[in-house]
Amino acid sequence: MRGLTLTDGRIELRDRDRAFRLQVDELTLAPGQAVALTGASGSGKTLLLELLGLLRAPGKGTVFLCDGKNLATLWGRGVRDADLARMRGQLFGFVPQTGALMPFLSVTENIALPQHVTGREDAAWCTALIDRLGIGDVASLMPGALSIGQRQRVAIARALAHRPPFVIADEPTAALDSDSADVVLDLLLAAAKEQDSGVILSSHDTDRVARFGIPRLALTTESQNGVVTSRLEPAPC
Ligand SMILES: Nc1ncnc2c1ncn2[C@@H]1O[C@H](COP(=O)(O)OP(=O)(O)OP(=O)(O)O)[C@@H](O)[C@H]1O
Repeated sequence: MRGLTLTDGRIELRDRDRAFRLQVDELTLAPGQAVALTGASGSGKTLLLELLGLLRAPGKGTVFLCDGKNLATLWGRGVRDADLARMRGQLFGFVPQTGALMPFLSVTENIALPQHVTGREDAAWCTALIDRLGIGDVASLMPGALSIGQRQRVAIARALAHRPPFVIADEPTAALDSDSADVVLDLLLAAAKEQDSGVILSSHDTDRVARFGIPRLALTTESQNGVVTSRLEPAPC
């Protein structure tokens, strides 16, 4: 698996009296590499992660290359939802802001779920991740019995369980106190690196991103005549 390259990425949203344009000239992510997206609230970080994670149709002109295929053309060809979901599962693991675990499955079952969905069964790897993320003592519990920090560790293990080439993490530490945020981010980056998964995460916390030495790309917005335009630019570490 080579990397992901998004070129001329566009999303346009419009309602009665406002419009939002996201413009990404180029963004690349290699397996094993980590990149952080920063930007003010409403600058489009989640939108961009949705575009990269095949959760949102890109605008016209977007080129989104993965292993020589332009994924942006899938939408134009009216790809079936089931095929898109399969491709999404093969390529990505997702860490949402607050875990979003299945409440009726145990920790171990939650972690194994993406392996079942993608047909990449590997119970030994689930056990290794549980161990690596320090959640062995809660492995048989249901998510409702866990602290927020424990749930985020489970979400990280779940995102990595099927060894996806890329992990997409939307504010993975926003719900945590500072010490837990450091621990969880460290675990995410180390576990992803170990299996050569690229990580793209969004964060408000530029200090933490810098402290971890994660290359940063910033979304900056400009407003004109009711149109907000947000552009992605490299930012100093
Ligand atoms: N239908 C719409 N028309 C115009 N603008 C829209 C529409 N829907 C959403 N938006 C704008 O698109 C942007 C979406 O941003 P997004 O949620 O990706 O930001 P974010 O950087 O993730 O924010 P946060 O840090 O608060 O989570 C917001 O500025 C929102 O106001």
